Amino acid sequence: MDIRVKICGLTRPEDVAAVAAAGAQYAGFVFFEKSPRNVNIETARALALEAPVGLAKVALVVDADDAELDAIVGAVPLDMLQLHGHECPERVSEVRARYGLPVMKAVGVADVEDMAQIALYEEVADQLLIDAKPPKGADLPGGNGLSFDWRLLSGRKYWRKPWMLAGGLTPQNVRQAAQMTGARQVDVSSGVEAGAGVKDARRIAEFVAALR
Ligand SMILES: O=C(O)c1ccccc1NCC(=O)[C@H](O)[C@H](O)COP(=O)(O)O
Repeated sequence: MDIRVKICGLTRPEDVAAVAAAGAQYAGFVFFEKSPRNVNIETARALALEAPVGLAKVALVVDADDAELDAIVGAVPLDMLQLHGHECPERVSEVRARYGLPVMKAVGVADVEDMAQIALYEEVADQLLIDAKPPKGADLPGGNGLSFDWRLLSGRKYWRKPWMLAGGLTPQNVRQAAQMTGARQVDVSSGVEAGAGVKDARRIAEFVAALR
């Protein structure tokens, strides 16, 4: 299996080292105050500068305005922006044009009705992140360690744009998830943590190894 991996919610230099050593392709930094994985701009910049060439650095924001994005993009060397809020398709286009960075739009899926959103965002985003929809009233729009019914994606091996599967993935289930959905890219946060917001190097290595 040749599947690209994003490890999201890195907060420490040793996390970046573990992600690189495991052979993952993307490192995600969360800018969302309520998250246990939240990093400020200085920390994100320092972490991004630690990343070796070839490890793509992704900034995750939630309904960020231009001022917030200007500050992040101006300080942190990045390869991609991940929009994980209620950004409409027009906003996705605006962000792409303003920063000249590839944009990945997260789409939450719980049932078949949610699939229509994917077609909408495929028109404007460079990549899609197909994630579990957060439970009603959840503090976090992502990173909840919940999966959705992967059968919703089976038979849909390809959209026109590259996409990642996310939501409740672990070293134990990621291989099956990729097989069932046809995902060529996967994203994980909680499933490689030792506790809330604390990444575990062994689990990161196991997660990536499960796909090789
Ligand atoms: O991870 C967070 O804390 C977070 C906070 C706010 C918005 C999005 C967030 N995470 C998004 C991700 O890309 C996660 O990796 C994705 O939802 C999968 O998370 P998990 O189910 O915990 O593996």
